[in-house]
Formats: sequence, C-alpha cells, structure tokens
Amino acid sequence: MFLLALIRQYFPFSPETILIKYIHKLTSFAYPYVHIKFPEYTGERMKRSEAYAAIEAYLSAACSQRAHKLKADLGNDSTKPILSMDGHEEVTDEFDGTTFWWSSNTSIRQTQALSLYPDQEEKRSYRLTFHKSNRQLVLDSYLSHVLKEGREVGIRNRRRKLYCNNPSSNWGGYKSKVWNHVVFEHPSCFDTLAMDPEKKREIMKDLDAFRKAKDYYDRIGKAWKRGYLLYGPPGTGKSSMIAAMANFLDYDVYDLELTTVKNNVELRKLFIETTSKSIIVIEDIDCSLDLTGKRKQKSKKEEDKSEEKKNLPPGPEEKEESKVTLSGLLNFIDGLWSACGGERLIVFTTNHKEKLDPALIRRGRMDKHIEMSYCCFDAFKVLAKNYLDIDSHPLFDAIRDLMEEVKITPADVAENLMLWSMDEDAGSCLENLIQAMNKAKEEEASKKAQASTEENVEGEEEEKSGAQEEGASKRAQASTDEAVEAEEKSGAKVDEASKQTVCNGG
Ligand SMILES: Nc1ncnc2c1ncn2[C@@H]1O[C@H](COP(=O)(O)OP(=O)(O)OP(=O)(O)O)[C@@H](O)[C@H]1O
Ligand SMILES: [Mg+2]
Repeated sequence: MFLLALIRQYFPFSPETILIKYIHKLTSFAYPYVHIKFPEYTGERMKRSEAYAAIEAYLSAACSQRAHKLKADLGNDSTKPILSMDGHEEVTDEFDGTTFWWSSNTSIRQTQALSLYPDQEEKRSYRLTFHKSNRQLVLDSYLSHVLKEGREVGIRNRRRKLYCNNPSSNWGGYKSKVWNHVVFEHPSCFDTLAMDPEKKREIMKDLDAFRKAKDYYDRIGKAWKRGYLLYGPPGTGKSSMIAAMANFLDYDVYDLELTTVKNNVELRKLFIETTSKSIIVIEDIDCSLDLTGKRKQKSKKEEDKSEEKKNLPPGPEEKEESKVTLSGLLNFIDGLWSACGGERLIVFTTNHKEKLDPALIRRGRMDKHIEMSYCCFDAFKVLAKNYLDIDSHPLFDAIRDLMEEVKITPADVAENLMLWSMDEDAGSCLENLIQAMNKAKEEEASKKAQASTEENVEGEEEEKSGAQEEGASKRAQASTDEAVEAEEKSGAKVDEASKQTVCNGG
C-alpha cells in the first residue's frame, strides 16, 4: 500500500496515460499536422451547428471546382443548384499563402429507439487539417474568415423558409424539430400592396432603418428586435403586409400557432429555436388565447360544463388546453431570452385592437401600430395597376366618388378586378366594381334606415311606457294622498274623541 501511494505521488498519471502521451509526442514529430473536427449536430439538444452550416456554404465554391463527389440542392435562385461535398471527399483551400485541407466525413449511427424498423442516422462532420506551424494563423484569422464568408454565402444562397410550430408531442428524440418548414414563396411585396402611399413609405423606411441598426441597438442597450401590431378588418392586407415585409427584408417567417403551445416553457423553447433575420408572427392574437391577464370569470354554465367534463374520461378528440399566459407571452416578446440571436421582428395581427390587453401592445413591445383599413382611391390605383395594368380610365372618377362614401376592403376590390375570362377587359372589371360598390352603398343605406326605424320604435315604446309609468305613479300618488287624508281625518276624529274624553275625564 505504502509503495503504491509513493508511486502515485511521484507518478500521478496512470501508465497508459503516460504511454499515450509519448505516442502522441512521437507521432506529432513524425506527423506534424493538426486536425479540427466540426460535427453537424452539437449540444444536448442536438442543434444543427452554425459553424457546420457556414463551412458547408464556404466550401461550396471550392468543391464545385475540385471535388469529385458532390451533393446538390436548390438555392435562392431555383434554376441554379448549390453544391456541397459528399461524404469522404477532400478539397484544399488557400489563405494568406498557406494551404488548408478540408474533408467531409460521414458515419452511420444506429438509433437507440426500439422500433420494428430500426432507424439509421448519418453523423456528418467536416475536418480541417493544417500544419502545426500555422496553428496561430488558423486560430487568429483563418477560422473567422471561413465562418464570416460562409455565413454571407449561406444567406445569399439560402431559400427563405416559412416555419410553423410542431406540437410538443412530436418533439422527443434525436434531431427532433420544434419547427417544421416549407420554402417561403409568397409573391406579395410593397409594390403590390394597396395602401396609403405615404404610410407605405414610412413603413419601408422604418424596416430599412431596423435592418441597419445593429450598432444603434448595441449602443442604447436594447435587444435588436422590433414589434409590429397590424390591425384592421378582415381582407385589408395584414397577412399580405407580413409577406411583403419578409420579402423586403429577405427574412424567414415563423408562423406561431399559440393554441398548440401547451405552456410558457414550450413557448420559450420555440423562441430559442428561431434564427435571426426572421419575422415571428402571431396571427389573430385576440382569438389565440384568453390573454386578458386576469382571466375572465367563467359563467355558471361554463363552470357546470367543466365540472361535468372532469368526471368523464378524456375523449380522443379533446385537446389539452393551452396554458400560455399573458406574462409568458410578454416574456417571449421582451424577457431576457428575447435577446438571443437578435435581428427579429415580432408581428401580431388582430381584427379587434380594443380587445387586447394594453400591456401586450404598449410601445416598446409593439413599437409600431399599423392600421390596415378600407380601400382608398390611392390604394385602388395600385390594385388597378397590379390586376389590369392601367394607370387611368374614364371610370376612375366614378370609383373615386364612390370610395369616399362606401367602405370596401382591398380584398373585395381585388376580387372584382380579376380577369377570369378572355372576354373580360379593364372596363368590364371596373364596371363590376362600381356595381359592387353601389350595392354596398344601398345595403348600408337600408341598414341605416332599419337602424333609425328601430331607434324610433324603441323611442316610442319608451315614451309609451314612460307615460304609462307616469300615469301609474300619479294614480299611486293619488291613492296615497287619499289614504293620508283619510288617516288624517280619522286621526282628527280620534283627537276630537280623546279631547272629549279628556274633557269628560277632567
Ligand atoms: N392592401 C392590400 N393590397 C393588396 N392586396 C390585398 C390587400 N388587402 C387584401 N388584399 C387581397 O386580399 C387577399 C386577402 O388579404 P389578406 O389575407 O392579406 O387580408 P387580412 O387582413 O390578413 O385578412 P384577415 O384579417 O381575414 O386575416 C389577399 O390575398 C390579397 O389578394
Ligand atoms: Mg390574415
């Protein structure tokens, strides 16, 4: 024992460790190269490594010239494929007069899950090899050059994505995804968006300033994000505006369906998994959840129903209710986590701004409130240009006059301007629109007339019931007076009698 302790004191490393160390020294003498491995998935949550993606993009140019085995995918320009190295392929790269070797490696990993069809997953990585004398060059400048260039190429090549959140029941497992995506291909842009031109210019200026404001946000100590609230009646272009924003900024879109998010923890997870240069959208926020802060008092009927439900086993169609709270959502927008990544827009849409909790939409959270409203003449001209390719027409004056009187949504205008058949032309479309507006005008007038008739009837009824009440109260008053009088009379009689009694007694 004593001998062992003595050996440990003077030789703290195990003999194998010492042996490995010397083998390393020997091999590094004979093989003076250093390797760095960049695996595709890292961390506990197996998130796709940004470094891997950047290297892949960086090497795409070099590998298209030199590699023998390549992989292809569609990029931003869907006519030109983006190439990357296939497994076990090598390319060289020159930087600062030095040569670097890159190789791509793939290994097969059997998944642990018990299944009839055991799954195989590819583990991919890139390996950088360089001479040990260039270690400092790699650490000081080469790697940052690769990552910076790669990110830029990646952004140029990427096809923008439209994400929607996966229900959390599908989250478990290796490489599990909390967001699903498709390629974002919405054609809406600010040129095709029909709205007040001044307002449109202001929004575009605001977005442009945001995109360039990284240093400004750093200086003022704010997370680089901005909130937009789009409100207005259905069919006024709120969703079209979001698509136009995404196309203008070249951002991805995360369409968050709040009702499938079970609680605030899930909401935070979803947020962490979003990337920068993106718009996070919650549509119809007033309908998504009961986000009034203090939850509404349940009616007696609702309470009875939920009591009944508690006693029954849950049916297959019954979905678990979301427990996301207002404070969870506020945290999502501007809590500590909201600063991760940066360069994000958060957009809420609603048809009823007045229903939203003021805390949710106060400036600082929703920095810009944009009203999307009924179609004005300027907005109509944009639609006429888009749909009919005309800047003017003799019917424009009639349309201008009608638009001052009638509320019509851009969606309704657009519907009338669609050329459905060959025998339709701009004139017939404009006539259709005029007809639709005249009809709407008549409907509005008849509604008004109906409302005023109802008001009159109500007024008359009120008057009648008022008169009846007055009569009744007069009659009641009269009978009370009579009763009082009778009482007074009988009181007087009693007084008289008592007086007499007193007199008699006296
Ligand atoms: N301002 C607009 N400019 C151009 N097109 C518009 C505009 N508003 C509506 N449209 C047309 O009407 C359709 C519906 O518009 P959109 O979905 O953007 O309305 P919305 O305000 O999001 O409605 P909702 O409140 O029902 O979600 C669009 O596909 C587009 O063709
Ligand atoms: Mg919409």
